[in-house]
Amino acid sequence: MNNVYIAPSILSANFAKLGEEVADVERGGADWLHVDVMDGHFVPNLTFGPLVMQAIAPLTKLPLDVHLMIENPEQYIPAFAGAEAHLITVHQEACIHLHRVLHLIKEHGVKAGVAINPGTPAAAIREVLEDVDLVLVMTVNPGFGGQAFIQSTLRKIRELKAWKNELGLKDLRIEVDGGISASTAPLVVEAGADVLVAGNAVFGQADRRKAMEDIRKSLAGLA
Ligand SMILES: O=C(CO)[C@H](O)[C@H](O)COP(=O)(O)O
Ligand SMILES: [Fe+2]
Repeated sequence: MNNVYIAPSILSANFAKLGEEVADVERGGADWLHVDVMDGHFVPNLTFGPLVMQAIAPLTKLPLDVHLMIENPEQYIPAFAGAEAHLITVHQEACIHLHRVLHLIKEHGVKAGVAINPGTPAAAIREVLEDVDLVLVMTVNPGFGGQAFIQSTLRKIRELKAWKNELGLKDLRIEVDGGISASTAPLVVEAGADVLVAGNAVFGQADRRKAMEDIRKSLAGLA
């Protein structure tokens, strides 16, 4: 399975040495770097904003995959675009005017993604599939790293994969986030995911290269 990207989430990194942590996963074979932005309103946790991203961006060549778990995300899109985001993902649940917000991201020259929580049906993003570069299926309830994978989300990944094929959206990426490890990666990839966010399963291990290799090995044999 060569076409599957691994995006380590810095939520599980050691924030006191963030530069070294980013360099470690880059050397270890990461494809993207996943940046979890939380506001204490949309989710019950707080992380960091565009200033921290601005500090990370010059230290890495990895594309920055920004996951906004915030209310009113449209207010912050210019700041994250200016902080070298490669892709900005907003939550369907946080956007009244979802279509407008997705196009605002693209107007800033950044790829656009849309995320759904475990309790949100895939149908909630059906009408914007042709407007986005990526859909993000949350496989845990957002807010924290290290939670257990929710099995019922597999159904939604299959549904989105079927719509992707039906609409001929060959470049649309299907990302999963939460509880992804060498045990759950084959399940989500078999269902149709092709970007795997992994926080605890990568940064929680002493040898990050091995952790990512273990995830890739778990996919051997899948078409
Ligand atoms: O968006 C997130 C949480 O809201 C994180 O990206 C996610 O939890 C990754 O952590 P882990 O792989 O440890 O579950
Ligand atoms: Fe995330």
